[in-house]
Amino acid sequence: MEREVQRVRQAFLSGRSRPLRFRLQQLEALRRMVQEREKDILAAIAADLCKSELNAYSQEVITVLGEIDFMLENLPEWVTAKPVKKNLLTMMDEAYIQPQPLGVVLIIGAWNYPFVLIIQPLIGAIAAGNAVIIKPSELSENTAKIVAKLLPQYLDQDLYVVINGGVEETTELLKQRFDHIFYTGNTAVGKIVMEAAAKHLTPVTLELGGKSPCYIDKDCDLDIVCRRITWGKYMNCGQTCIAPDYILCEASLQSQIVWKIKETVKEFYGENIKESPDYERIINLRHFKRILSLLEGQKIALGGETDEATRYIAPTVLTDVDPKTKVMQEEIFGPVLPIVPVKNVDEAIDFINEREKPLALYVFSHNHKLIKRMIDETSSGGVTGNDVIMHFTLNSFPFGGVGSSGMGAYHGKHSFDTFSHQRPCLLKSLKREGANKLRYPPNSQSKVDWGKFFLLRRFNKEKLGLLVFTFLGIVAAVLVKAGYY
Ligand SMILES: NC(=O)c1ccc[n+]([C@@H]2O[C@H](COP(=O)([O-])OP(=O)(O)OC[C@H]3O[C@@H](n4cnc5c(N)ncnc54)[C@H](O)[C@@H]3O)[C@@H](O)[C@H]2O)c1
Ligand SMILES: CCCCCCCCCCCCCCCCCC=O
Repeated sequence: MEREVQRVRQAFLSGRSRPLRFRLQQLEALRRMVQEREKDILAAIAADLCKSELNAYSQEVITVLGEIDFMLENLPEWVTAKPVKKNLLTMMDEAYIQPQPLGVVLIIGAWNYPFVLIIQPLIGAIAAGNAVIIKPSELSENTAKIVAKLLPQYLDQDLYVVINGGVEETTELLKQRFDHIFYTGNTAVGKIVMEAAAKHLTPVTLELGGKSPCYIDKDCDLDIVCRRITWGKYMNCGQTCIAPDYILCEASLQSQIVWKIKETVKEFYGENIKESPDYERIINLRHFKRILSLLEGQKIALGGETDEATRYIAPTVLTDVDPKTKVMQEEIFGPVLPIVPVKNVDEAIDFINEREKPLALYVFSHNHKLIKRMIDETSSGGVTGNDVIMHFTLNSFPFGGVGSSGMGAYHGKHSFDTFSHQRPCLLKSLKREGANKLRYPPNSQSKVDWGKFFLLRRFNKEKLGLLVFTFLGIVAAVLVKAGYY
């Protein structure tokens, strides 16, 4: 493992990942890989999650292709140095911020969207000029294998390396020194990753999970609300980090919500859900059993049917759920939707704020002010009003959690920034030493006063030009008076 990381570091130190032209070439090669090997990639995702290839394409491949195009279009502008505002003491100097690669980045992926969750951060890391080691999830083994097979056929083999394995291999990898670790997965392992990173003072991005609430106001169109929630909750069999985890609403709305979700489930998946190509299965038996245990003692208003042999769990809704029960204590990550009655929006806001900060928050209402209030008075990684999931699709948004749902963010320019160091560069001349003498010892009250004038006074733009001209004259006069010349 150590030798492999060293090999990638040597490749980074060769400097070839840095030029813009190289980064663009690699991103184009990655796009070619996705386009030319689309069938293999879709087949692997489909095998891992019992997912139709059409769904694999629209949930994972579209995002990846969109992200690559966005990078190719904007990268030339992002890599350029950006001049910054100067103060009176640096007025004659060159001052700019130069984004630079961090070095060797480790990307650890999760199984639930096994392709996009490793390739989207990879796009950002390449765009920022880094070398990358990718560790896909061992639970989505088909995707892990195809990525390990294809990437070396299209990308620089020393700079971008896939290492497959489970806990043992990841633990070994985490002992190595990286310049950034980008982890997607559950919060408990997030803590392990952060602890390992701390040994080398390596910065981390943690894309974690949590229970994302969904508040339904009585002033809304329940047909549309329930269609959107049904789509986001049961997509990928509920195994989506930003799926609405539970509903908060007035008790009187529950029966209508259940009825409308039931109708929508029929519309989406037909009378026999097991036969639907659009309904996936639970990733493994451990998760299947974990989700079943969340149903114990609950009032099942819809669904509840299961089949262990195929790890099938029907789209399920629970009503009158007690917040103290197990289903409300952990992220569900399955097709089970509890409804927790609350009296009003105030109680919903309190309910959300009494718990860990979620990765996503959803609020449905015709009342725009209520939506704004919910946003202002709560915290979450991201928010969508009157829909679910869709904020993920906008690459101008930073995607990430807050508090226990994660730290740092990515997508689009945010990925580029995550994998870059914003290096401040100040280039002075060896001339004009007279003005610089003001800051050298011995200090004096008049020097401090001039320092305050140059650094603390605020000038409007019109006066600034005039001041710059007078600046050098004044400094010269002061220095003459102080006996420097
Ligand atoms: N914020 C996001 O973008 C996002 C996206 C997807 C999933 N998630 C969250 O991830 C969770 C589901 O993923 P998961 O954790 O089951 O995925 P997982 O089991 O695939 O684990 C994630 C990664 O951690 C590694 N890992 C597991 N145990 C480890 C250990 N002890 N030490 C070191 N590495 C270890 C795995 O090898 C894997 O690569 C949910 O909480 C979900 O909300 C978040
Ligand atoms: C028929 C084509 C429709 C086009 C696609 C519509 C948008 C699809 C959005 C899918 C988003 C997938 C969410 C992935 C979340 C991954 C992170 C958490 O697990």
